[in-house]
Amino acid sequence: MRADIRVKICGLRDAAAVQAAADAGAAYVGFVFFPKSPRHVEIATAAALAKEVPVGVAKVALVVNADNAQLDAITDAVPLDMLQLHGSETPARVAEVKARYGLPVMKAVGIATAADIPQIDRYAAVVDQLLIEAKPEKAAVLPGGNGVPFDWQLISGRRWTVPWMLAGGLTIENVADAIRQTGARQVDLSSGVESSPGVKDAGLIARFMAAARGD
Ligand SMILES: O=C(O)c1ccccc1NCC(=O)[C@H](O)[C@H](O)COP(=O)(O)O
Repeated sequence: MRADIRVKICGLRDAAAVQAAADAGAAYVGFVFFPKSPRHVEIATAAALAKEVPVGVAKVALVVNADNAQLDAITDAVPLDMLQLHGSETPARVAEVKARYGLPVMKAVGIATAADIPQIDRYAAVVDQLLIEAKPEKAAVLPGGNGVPFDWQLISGRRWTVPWMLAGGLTIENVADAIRQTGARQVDLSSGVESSPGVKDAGLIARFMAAARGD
């Protein structure tokens, strides 16, 4: 049993999905602000959805290389608990965002080979949390949410000074193995609980949570 595992369900676009994630016990819900994504939500939609999120479930805004104007618009309208930076933001930009918005910041770091591991340490110094996830192929349209795992052995036994989440291609079938190999205490996923791109499935969410906890 892993009853204390914390799960973030990312890319929620409607009230039913928010309800399903909360009912299943998700610790975080994510709203994607990236127009090329099938999971993109308008700011007004996210503001309405945020009101449906129960107290105790953290609301995370995911942005990709957002400028201050985009972040101002999001943070003015949507009550948030965390910002997730999922582009090529530098450590200096991460620190600037953290100071300007006064919100905890999580930085996604993409891993494909052992050569990517030092990037994790580089960001650990400036973030509140790390999202350690699969590095997208050069041809990928999206910088995340591609449903592709990375080689978990690359981070097996490693620890960082800040909390971190494992992401990238997690599914009902592989999440227990991913947790066992990496020692992750938090996991994040999107496509593994979708019936089609951008459409979350309440049954898959519930089954994923059970698989993550080892029920
Ligand atoms: O999900 C998206 O569409 C997306 C778009 C742009 C940047 C990041 C995106 N998702 C990032 C996430 O937080 C996902 O949960 C994470 O990459 C894992 O996704 P998946 O492999 O689909 O579980």
